[in-house]
Amino acid sequence: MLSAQGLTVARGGRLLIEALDLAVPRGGALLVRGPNGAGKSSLLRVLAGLLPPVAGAVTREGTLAWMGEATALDSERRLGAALRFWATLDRAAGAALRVSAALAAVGLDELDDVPVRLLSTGQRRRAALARVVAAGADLWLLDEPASGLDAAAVARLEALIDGHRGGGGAVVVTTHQPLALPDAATVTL
Ligand SMILES: Nc1ncnc2c1ncn2[C@@H]1O[C@H](COP(=O)(O)OP(=O)(O)OP(=O)(O)O)[C@@H](O)[C@H]1O
Repeated sequence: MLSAQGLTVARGGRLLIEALDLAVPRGGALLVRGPNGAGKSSLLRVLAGLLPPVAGAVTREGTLAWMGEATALDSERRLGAALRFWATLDRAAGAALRVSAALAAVGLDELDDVPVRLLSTGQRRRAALARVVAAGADLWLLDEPASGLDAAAVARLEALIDGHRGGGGAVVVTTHQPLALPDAATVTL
């Protein structure tokens, strides 16, 4: 579903990644690890097509959902409405149902009516994950999705990724924390 050959990535004139090859098949997962500043987020941006590599090429199949550092939801809207806005843009049919299911999957269903700006740090992270889930995309690119999550939320994240892979989806995850993703490949920068 995703592959890259000979990826060389630089940022601000500094070489971060040199001649990296990777492949993530349907049902696959790739964990990207490395210390602060190693280039994990930059690699994810290159894989998403948001940042051009210095050399090499990325090939993607299917639709893409991106979870970056920002929650990427309108802070003044209520959580459910903010999610439905994006879910409708992603795919109008069944958007409300997809959002309800996604909120339940991240354990935020009771906060549907709460403005996004009032969510706690971990709840915002879960809301961003709900946005990815509700998009119904094939390939998930998740930048530090476990950051700020409590143990129960990390377990939900792992289960969501499992379910996505089980349905033929694929995922690339940057993380500093241990994440139980069976048979995941790892790239350490
Ligand atoms: N827009 C930019 N312009 C110039 N340099 C940048 C830019 N964005 C990031 N960098 C630099 O690129 C390097 C890699 O950053 P990146 O965010 O990819 O690292 P990371 O591995 O995700 O780090 P962390 O674990 O702290 O999230 C850092 O040295 C950072 O300062």
